[in-house]
Amino acid sequence: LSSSSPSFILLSMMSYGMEYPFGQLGSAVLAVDGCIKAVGQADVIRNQFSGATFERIIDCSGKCVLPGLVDAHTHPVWAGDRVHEFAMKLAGASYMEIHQAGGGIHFTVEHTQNATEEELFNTFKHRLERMRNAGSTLVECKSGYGLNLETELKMLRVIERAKQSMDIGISSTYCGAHSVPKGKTATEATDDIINNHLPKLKELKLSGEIHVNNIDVFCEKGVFDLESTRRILQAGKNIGLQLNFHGDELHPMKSAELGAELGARAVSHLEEVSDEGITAMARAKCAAVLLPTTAYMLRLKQPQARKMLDEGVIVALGSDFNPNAYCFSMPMVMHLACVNMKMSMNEALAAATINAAYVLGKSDTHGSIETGKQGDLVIINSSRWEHLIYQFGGHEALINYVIVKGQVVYENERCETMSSY
Ligand SMILES: N=CN[C@@H](CCC(=O)O)C(=O)O
Ligand SMILES: [Zn+2]
Repeated sequence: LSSSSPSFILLSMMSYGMEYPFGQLGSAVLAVDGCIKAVGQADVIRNQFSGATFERIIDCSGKCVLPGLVDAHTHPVWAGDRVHEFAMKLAGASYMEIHQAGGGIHFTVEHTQNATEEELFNTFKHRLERMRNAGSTLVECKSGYGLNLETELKMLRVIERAKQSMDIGISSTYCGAHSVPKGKTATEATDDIINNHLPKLKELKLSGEIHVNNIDVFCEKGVFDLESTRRILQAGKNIGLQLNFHGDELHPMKSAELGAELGARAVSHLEEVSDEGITAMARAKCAAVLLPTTAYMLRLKQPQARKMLDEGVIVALGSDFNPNAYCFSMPMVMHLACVNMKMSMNEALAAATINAAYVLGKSDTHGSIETGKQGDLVIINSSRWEHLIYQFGGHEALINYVIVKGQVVYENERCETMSSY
């Protein structure tokens, strides 16, 4: 340590879980390289760093420090909202009825194809800021409202630009198989993806222009069937992408079984998963990404979170932010998971941090407060961390600081006064 160079942020904090091993009062030290330099009992840390100069000291007495939240499933790049469809759904139209009539994803695709890259970036940036202010420090972001190669690449460039310039972590997902484009059959669309889209992604990765992390397919009756899904995912795996796809949402498709067979990192939705699918996912360590906003919004049956947890499936959570389910907030997602899916608050927090990091292949560096991991933290203005879940929609007044890579990226000055009401 050099006492002349202020290199650290020191957090004096309360524990965030009953299991916290250091007693009641702890401290964390974040280094300039963005990593957690030390975490532990406050007096031990004080002795260890007695000669150090800190760039900033945040007194967290009376507050809780939690790991930054990880959102494992979002569709945040698009133009054209669908508030009119929300009204149609409230009046009784189903998601698939709207989709088959040319609305839904098709509506968003048309608007996204017509939008400029700059327009898409500006709205995306704003959405990421709202996610970050709600505590998300690492977010999975999908393409999928382009469908044709040109617009899919436009979306992926927008995501890449945010990766380079925004103070929030991003894991990017190519989702060109989000819907079958108008004028094509599913087989034609599958061939186009395998023969044209994926080779282009490989080329752009090699040239360093776009680094995509994951590949996704909407495996659903009337969209991509199991065989097309298998072909696309296998081709994605062959170019080094992690498999992470939509399955068993509206109809049982045996998507979970396919995910386990192909070594997928995760399958999302799973409202209609089979018992065999749950067993296969547990065995293959293929995570379930549950999306409580979608089941709520579309009044679907709830995925069997309890059965998955009891059988040892790694359960993660995502906001599924998209024009159908317009929710940025992982604290609200955790609340819905607890109430509607019967998860405990501890399970919901693990699902929105370390397990979601696992889904993105980042649990070695993200998702918990441990020495050597990235310094991504959320500080709330309450001495009990459970308030972040309990106060439904209350996170705006509760979240005091969001820290990404050891830097304060959001500071909520109104927090102190507001949270006492
Ligand atoms: N189900 C497919 N994809 C999205 C919805 C996308 C949309 O309707 O625009 C989802 O995960 O909920
Ligand atoms: Zn989705």
